[in-house]
Amino acid sequence: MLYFLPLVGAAVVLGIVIRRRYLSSISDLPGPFLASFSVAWQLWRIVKGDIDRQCSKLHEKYGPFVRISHEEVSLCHPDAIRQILLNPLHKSDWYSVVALPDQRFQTPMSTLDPRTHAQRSKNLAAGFAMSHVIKSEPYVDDAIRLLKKRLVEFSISKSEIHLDHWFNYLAFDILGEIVFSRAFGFLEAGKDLGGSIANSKVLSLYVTLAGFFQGIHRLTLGNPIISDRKLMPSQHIFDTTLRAIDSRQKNPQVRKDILSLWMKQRAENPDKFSEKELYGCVNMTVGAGADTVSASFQSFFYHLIRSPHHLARVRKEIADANLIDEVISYADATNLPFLQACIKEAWRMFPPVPFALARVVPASGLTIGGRYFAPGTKLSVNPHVIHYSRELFGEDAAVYNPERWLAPNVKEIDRQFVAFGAGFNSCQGRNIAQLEIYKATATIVRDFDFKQVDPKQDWKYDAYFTATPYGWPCTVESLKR
Ligand code: HEM
Repeated sequence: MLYFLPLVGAAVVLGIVIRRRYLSSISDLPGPFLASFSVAWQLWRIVKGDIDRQCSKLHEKYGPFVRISHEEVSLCHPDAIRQILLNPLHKSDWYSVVALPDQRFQTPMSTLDPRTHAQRSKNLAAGFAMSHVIKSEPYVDDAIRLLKKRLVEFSISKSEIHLDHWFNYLAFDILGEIVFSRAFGFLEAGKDLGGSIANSKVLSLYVTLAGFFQGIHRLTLGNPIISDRKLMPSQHIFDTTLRAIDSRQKNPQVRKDILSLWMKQRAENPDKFSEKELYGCVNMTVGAGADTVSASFQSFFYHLIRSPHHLARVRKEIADANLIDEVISYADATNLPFLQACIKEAWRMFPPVPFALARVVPASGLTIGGRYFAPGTKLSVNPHVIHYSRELFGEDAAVYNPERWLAPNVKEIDRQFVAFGAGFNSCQGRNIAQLEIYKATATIVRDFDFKQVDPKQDWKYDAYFTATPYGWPCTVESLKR
């Protein structure tokens, strides 16, 4: 009898493969062979770190609809953003994994249902509002000043600098200040404390893969028994955030940072905002706001180094505006249209979230570009795919050209810009990102010149849910007279 078990197992697997490959409502759509009956193609490309570029290639070959797993279709179509991201659809179950360290720590990002998402987001809205974020500007200035000091030291010693490290330190320290009035101390120490930044890359790969295996994740690293033993990567970050919340609870008379607003919200609505949720949201914010910002800084400088006439133009714009403050203010930086265009183009060329933002087709079905999608199908938009589409951004989509953001058709292309996602699930930290990125890029590009040690060397990066470049060492020269 036991003899037959493997045969029965094989027959069941074969049945599933045949049903998925030939009898699904998306069986007619083109895509990699493995994707026609499993998630294996996605997993393989995530491990290889090139899912963004591979998806773009598939769209170049096959057109607007590509089947990237037995249940998911990637879209590159003019209506994709409006119909998928701007529509209040359920998010795919992959997002549940971002409740970290485990499912008790729910956040808007880990919430699939649009109504619950809206309610959870309401708890956070006051903290993320620009009117509040801008109050942290003096503390952002302190961090930028400290980075400038370090860059001057590198300029004097003429030693190699890895900007991925330093921009990550800057992003983390600024986040610490804005969220709970305490920098993590990376810039001061000049090193990756507790291996947190190195570990956050491991965490990013783990989370991206674990999203496809939620059951196993919940039984292992995402299990409260395990997570309470603090075995997750990036434990220094979790510990620092937990300590900051604990010490704040003992001493509420501190600066009005994001945490203080969220704690007030929780005190007024304890049934709608649990303590675990508060912890989860602080973790989410720190997790979402460092790599992405570091990637943005890197993209800004990497592309400008390779485009000297644009670099000269942005410096001239700053010089003409006579901005002489040690750290350029947010208000001044927003009044520099060419700087803004360079930042936006840096985001277009390198969206820090180069992963499928996946939603689920509702019970009514969905028709996009004349194609009907059945209820339950996962439809996704990958910012990298959209930004590199020649149909959406023109024939020069693969070319760095900040001037496209000053051209007459800017409104049209802006509708396709999805570095921050779009709609009600879009990035809630955009104001924070803009505050730090506008100020720091304006100040650093004015005061320092970077040169790649090997100008021909391309940067490297691994595309998980987020991606942060590395491997392009530079030298730095201080331009301060
Ligand atoms: C340039 C830097 C950044 C980029 C490009 C970026 C991009 C994104 C993207 C694409 C999403 C996902 C949207 C989706 O799932 O559909 C997202 C979500 C999110 N980001 Fe950012 N982000 C950046 C910086 C930040 C910062 C600095 C913070 C906080 C301090 C932050 C907090 C969040 C949060 C809380 C969410 C979840 C939103 C939700 O599901 O409601 N992000 N971000």
